[in-house]
Amino acid sequence: MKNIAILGSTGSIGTQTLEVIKDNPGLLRAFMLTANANAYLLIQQAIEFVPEYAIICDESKYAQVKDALAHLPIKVLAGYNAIKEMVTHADIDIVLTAMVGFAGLEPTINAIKAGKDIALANKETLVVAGEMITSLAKKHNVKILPVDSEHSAIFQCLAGEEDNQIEKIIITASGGPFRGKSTDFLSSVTREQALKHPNWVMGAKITIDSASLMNKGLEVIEAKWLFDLEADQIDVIVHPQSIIHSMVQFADGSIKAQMGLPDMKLPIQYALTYPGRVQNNFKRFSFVDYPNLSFEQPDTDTFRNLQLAYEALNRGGNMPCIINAANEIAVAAFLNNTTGFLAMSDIIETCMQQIVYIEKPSLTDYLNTDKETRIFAQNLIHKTPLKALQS
Ligand SMILES: NC(=O)C1=CN([C@@H]2O[C@H](COP(=O)(O)OP(=O)(O)OC[C@H]3O[C@@H](n4cnc5c(N)ncnc54)[C@H](OP(=O)(O)O)[C@@H]3O)[C@@H](O)[C@H]2O)C=CC1
Ligand SMILES: CC(=O)[C@@H](O)[C@H](O)COP(=O)(O)O
Ligand SMILES: [Mn+2]
Repeated sequence: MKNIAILGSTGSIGTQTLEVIKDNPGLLRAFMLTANANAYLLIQQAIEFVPEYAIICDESKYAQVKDALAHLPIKVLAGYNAIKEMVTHADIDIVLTAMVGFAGLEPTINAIKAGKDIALANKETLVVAGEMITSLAKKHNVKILPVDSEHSAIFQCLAGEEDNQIEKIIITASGGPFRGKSTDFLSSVTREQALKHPNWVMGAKITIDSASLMNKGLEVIEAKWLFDLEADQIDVIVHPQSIIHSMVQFADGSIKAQMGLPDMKLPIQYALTYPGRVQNNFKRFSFVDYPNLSFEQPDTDTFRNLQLAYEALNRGGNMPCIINAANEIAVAAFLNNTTGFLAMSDIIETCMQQIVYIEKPSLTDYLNTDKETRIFAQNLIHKTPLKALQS
């Protein structure tokens, strides 16, 4: 039996992880559930799964959760620090990081230092501090098991290929809801349009990232650290059907692909049961239902974020941390209707130019860079009227 701590159990990945756990009662147990502010769902989940710990970040919701679970043998805690501390609990086997954004970084570092294997959905952790996380994982003999569908695909393609050289990987991108659209069209798109992903149902932040191709940029950086690659070994190809989840090309030119219907439960389950594969009743893919799998080059002139992410990867240091923080602020502003879709790339680019570059950042440097960039990006948004940002 593996004890799983789910950081962000109330989100898209978190709820699907609980479905996987429910399907594998003798194998997996929800040991710890955490939410940011959704007390109602956290309470429902805790009543159903009876974890050892239920943690709510928002301290004002503590009494509500505590009272609702008083009749059950569940320890209820509140605050971000409680999450950071409790991920080190001796009985946890795997920490599944399904929190969104930079907030995933510190709990993941603490979990690795405590020797916990990480099922990593929170790609921002590796984007911000990939070098630090991967070297810590090595030092503490911890596995980083990818949950992100593309990285799980690559990880699955690499099973049994440990002695073989990777020539390159090919990460697939759906292209998002605005694939093929012009800059002119993008200048007036709304949050509602951007939130309509063609293939996946996900949290709001990653859905906007998919629409702007920033998700692919973050995934390129995530792949660099997970698979120890150079930037020029990482290609992106648009594949609108999201059936091939990604590919690996080996030294002899042979390409392996991992395929399946777009359903995150499969990569979640693979990470939690790794190295085993466990039977399930997920819907199966049929080739005859998809006679036209297609591929095209990403349009990086229109969707500039992918190019900005490659640039950040090549510059290294705290630059990926800068683009991550700028992007988090830009996406939140777009979701609040206080900035336009195209302005998100302008905000990121300006932050890349203006925030102090640090070649070899420490954890404190990352925390400071994140804070500084957020303030700077927020000011940019306040200073610029929405109309100007949309033009
Ligand atoms: N959704 C998907 O299919 C995929 C997601 N990912 C990655 O997985 C991560 C989670 O994505 P997704 O599930 O879509 O996101 P959601 O927004 O659906 O869920 C986020 C979860 O994190 C919690 N949370 C949010 N902010 C904080 C915070 N500051 N501190 C503590 N907890 C917080 C939320 O709690 P509350 O509900 O209380 O707000 C919720 O439980 C992201 O990094 C994303 O990029 C990767 C691949 C696919
Ligand atoms: C499910 C998953 O892994 C997402 O990251 C997904 O890949 C987003 O789709 P895009 O290819 O549109 O970014
Ligand atoms: Mn992905």
